[in-house]
Amino acid sequence: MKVYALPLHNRFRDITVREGVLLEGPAGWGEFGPFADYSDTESVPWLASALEASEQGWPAAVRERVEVNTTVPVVPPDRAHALVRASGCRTAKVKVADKRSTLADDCDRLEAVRDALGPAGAIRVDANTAWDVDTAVTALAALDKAAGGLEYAEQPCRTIDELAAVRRRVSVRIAADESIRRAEDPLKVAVAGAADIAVLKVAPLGGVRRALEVAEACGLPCVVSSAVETSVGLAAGLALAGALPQLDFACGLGTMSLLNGDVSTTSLSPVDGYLPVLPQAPAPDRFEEFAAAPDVAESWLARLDRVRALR
Ligand SMILES: O=C(O)CCC(=O)C1=CC=C[C@@H](O)[C@@H]1C(=O)O
Ligand SMILES: [Mg+2]
Repeated sequence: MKVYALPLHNRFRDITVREGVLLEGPAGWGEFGPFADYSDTESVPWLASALEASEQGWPAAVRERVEVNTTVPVVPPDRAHALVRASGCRTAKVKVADKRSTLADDCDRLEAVRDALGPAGAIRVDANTAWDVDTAVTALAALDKAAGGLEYAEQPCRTIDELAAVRRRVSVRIAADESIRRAEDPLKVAVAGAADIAVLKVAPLGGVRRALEVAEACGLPCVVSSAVETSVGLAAGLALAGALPQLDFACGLGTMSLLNGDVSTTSLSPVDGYLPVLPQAPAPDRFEEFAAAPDVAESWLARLDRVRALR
């Protein structure tokens, strides 16, 4: 087992360093990297996903490559413009409603992203549950205008009822993310008519096979999104995107651009907006450069043992 610590270029999801555990088994490598705010119980599916990759392998893919979006953190407009231009992607997902930025800042960032993408590009936003219903309705009108049209808005509010209420009042499609990956019942959001799109993250859902079951049962168009893993974990997201019968949107798997390095020389950075679907994760042959400090490694291995005991 290898514990890595990889710096990010910019703060994202309140972290500046991404950490996790790489596990090797007969089927290859898997990644266990639940975010710090995931309890041991909530981390069980993350371990199941890592073990599916390392012990079992993934189901067969139905496509060889996946179109991906680039992901724009809370950065100034000029930085956002440069990131999108450098990505080669035709779709960008922009983080908004962060406590460090105002609605005006978010609009400025979206205008810069539109300028970088051009009129044919697609722009989506992610508010990560930040708004109440009225604030979401007001903000989405402004952001839709600033972006020159939004493809969708991800998790504008926290609860399913709030998502449904916003969806009734705005023309922008609503995508559910936290309402799926942190839900007791990931299907509830679809049943409630609270979303147009389901965002699937393979690790918190328990692996590719479990995520495919959720996709089939929820009956919504799906977007696979990463948990900002290294290329080891990202390969599992690509395996899910590769195996979905239908894939109508670019996937949020372009997140290597957020990390300042990778544990593998086979680094999954998009080329012309696409990533390959790999039969198994790349080996972490660059791990030593990003080995976590002994105290960090010890803490992760203790967490892994606690989560293993809950399985
Ligand atoms: O979907 C993407 O474009 C990239 C992944 C991404 O946005 C996220 C990854 C992990 C947690 C969150 O910060 C965020 C999300 O909410 O989707
Ligand atoms: Mg999200």
